[in-house]
Amino acid sequence: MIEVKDLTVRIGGSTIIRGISFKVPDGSVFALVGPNGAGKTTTLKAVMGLLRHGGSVLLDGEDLSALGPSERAARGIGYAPEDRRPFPSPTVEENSNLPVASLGISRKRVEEVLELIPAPKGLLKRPAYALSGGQQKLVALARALVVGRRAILLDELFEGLSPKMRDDLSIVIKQVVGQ
Ligand SMILES: Nc1ncnc2c1ncn2[C@@H]1O[C@H](COP(=O)(O)OP(=O)(O)OP(=O)(O)O)[C@@H](O)[C@H]1O
Repeated sequence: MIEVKDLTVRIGGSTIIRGISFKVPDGSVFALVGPNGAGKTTTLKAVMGLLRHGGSVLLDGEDLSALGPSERAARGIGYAPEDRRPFPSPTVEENSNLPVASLGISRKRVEEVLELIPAPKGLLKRPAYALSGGQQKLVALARALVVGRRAILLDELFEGLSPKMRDDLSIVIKQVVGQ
């Protein structure tokens, strides 16, 4: 379970997030909904440790608040940012395998994820820069799923994807959550 307690984020002297709290139990999908500029992306970045924050972020009771993003990733939190594209030069396969070396994740996990997301599998040998925007988004999702064994943070997952792909990915997310 992820528990966010009294989260506060200040950027450049402005308070962007002021004391929000929520819990995301295991096996559930939790959506942050709000108007443009409400602070959804900022909240996800803070939970991932990409922004300094007040309050606390707990994963199964462990306080992660003092940890940076790589340490939170190592604990099994995956993140697909809104604006993140895959690393451009490596192939899709190399992009998907990156966490294997840096976070000690098994290749089996990568293969399982690529089985779930059909599109990147057919593109494995292509350099990531040669993909469409939607395909790049899928590769970023694949990386988030590889890393996110305990929690997955998805920012605007469906943006730029076809209706069919949105439907397919909704099924994938339900499968992953049900595991
Ligand atoms: N680096 C920054 N410096 C200053 N202000 C920022 C910075 N990043 C975000 N903000 C401000 O923080 C607020 C929240 O932004 P955020 O991107 O979290 O909103 P959001 O809910 O994800 O919006 P959207 O739905 O438009 O993507 C906005 O008012 C934005 O202008």
